[in-house]
Amino acid sequence: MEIRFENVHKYFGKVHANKGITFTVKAGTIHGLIGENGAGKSTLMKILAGFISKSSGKIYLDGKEVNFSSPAEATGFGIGMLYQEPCDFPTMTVIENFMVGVSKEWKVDEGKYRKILKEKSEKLGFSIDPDKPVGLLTVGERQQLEIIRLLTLGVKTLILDEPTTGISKKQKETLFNALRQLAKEGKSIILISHKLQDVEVICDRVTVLREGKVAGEMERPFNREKLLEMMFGKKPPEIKDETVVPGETILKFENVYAHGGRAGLKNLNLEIKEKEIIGLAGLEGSGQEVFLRVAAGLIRPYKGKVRKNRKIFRNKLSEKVFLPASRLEEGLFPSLTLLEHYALGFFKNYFIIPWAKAREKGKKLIEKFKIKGSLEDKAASLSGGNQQRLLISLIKKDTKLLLLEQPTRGLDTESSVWMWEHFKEFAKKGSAIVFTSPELDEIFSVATKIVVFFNGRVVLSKPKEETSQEEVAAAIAGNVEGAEVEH
Ligand SMILES: Nc1ncnc2c1ncn2[C@@H]1O[C@H](COP(=O)(O)OP(=O)(O)OP(=O)(O)O)[C@@H](O)[C@H]1O
Repeated sequence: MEIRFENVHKYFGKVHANKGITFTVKAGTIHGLIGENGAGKSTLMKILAGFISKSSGKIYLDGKEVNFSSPAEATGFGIGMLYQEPCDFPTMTVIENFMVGVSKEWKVDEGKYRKILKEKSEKLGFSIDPDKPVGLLTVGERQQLEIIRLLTLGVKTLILDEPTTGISKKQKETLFNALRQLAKEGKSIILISHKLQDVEVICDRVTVLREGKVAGEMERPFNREKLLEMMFGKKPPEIKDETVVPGETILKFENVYAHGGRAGLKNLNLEIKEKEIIGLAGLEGSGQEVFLRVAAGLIRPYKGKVRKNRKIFRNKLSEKVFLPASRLEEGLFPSLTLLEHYALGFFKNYFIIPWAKAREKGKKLIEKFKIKGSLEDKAASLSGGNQQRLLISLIKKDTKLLLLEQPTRGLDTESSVWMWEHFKEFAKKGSAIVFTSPELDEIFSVATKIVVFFNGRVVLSKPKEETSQEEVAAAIAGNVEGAEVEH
């Protein structure tokens, strides 16, 4: 299916998110849509998928003009969009979710849908257990289920938003093979991504958006320098690597066991020291998420001790902060404005909120953190990257321990570099940072110490200089001594 955007504009009140976008996605190709945070990529794709309507301009499918007023209508025309966080019913099984998603009959023939699911999975090289609750699937498996659901609904154009974030290397390979196969069958794939490596590997053509406009297009073979220039206007700076000497221990885990996630936490012994930036590696659900929540005080261990350095944690209010991966659900209040976030974040202990002060503080922070949005905007209306900036701008300067879950998820290269420079300031002043990331490259570029989780346990814990990407990758896969020992 060929898709053509012609002079598409979209306004959200005063925000001009798409400014006359024109380009074509050819049938049977994988087309990359790239650009920095807030460039207008998601907006354009949400218009195509019928979630929001354009302000003006035209969209043609195989030469015919279309105008969708709902996602269901777009799906009827063969357009389906896959989200970073797929929406499904976590307690229901895979097959139940699948049937709810695709069947239109009153009386559903389960056998028929099991067969469809099995055939489509096998064809694309996916492996999903139909009887597993969806809540227990990995991000990659959920994604596979969603792709099969959309294909079963007859989708001919598949839009994927950051599909390689949070999935394993093997799942990425499986996904890319499936996408190649679908393109070969004549389906069009549109891929929103910040990862140029992925785009270079999989896309036939790329359109770069910048500040709501098409900044350029390129076919393979891609020239990375030129793509970066189109995205940012200049090459983004690289993260500088510095050696640090850790200070005092601020938090000490002694034989800690906790429930949560798939694997829980088993016999954890770890010290978090001042100035350390600890990168937690591991497949999703291997215990690192539980560890962050135990450190944040959100999950109580059922065995073992977490000792705080009382000398350091004198000021209870700003001792630690936890930034969850699901920003909008756990981190922000979607329907509150930026001003309300700043008022709550910095002035909640006042008897009456000093709104003028909150406004002044908010204005400064929006400028400092380069948030594309105003004090009156609701958090939900910000782009993913700008929601992250808002969360970061709410961290108080004297925070001693920063617990960050996938802090650069969905951020473009420039924003990631900028963000790490900002976090490193905290570490330089003596705070400790513990973060998770599905990207080994990121862990190796910023962490001072690397801790690998496998099946709820720490299987490797070393200063960065003493380990290698190969060793960490092997540990992630469980190829280390003691990885399978149960206590
Ligand atoms: N519902 C909305 N209400 C108001 N403004 C919005 C809304 N959705 C998006 N915007 C604004 O439109 C602009 C483009 O956002 P969009 O989400 O399309 O960017 P993006 O390129 O997908 O960014 P990211 O990579 O950060 O996800 C941003 O300035 C954003 O704040």
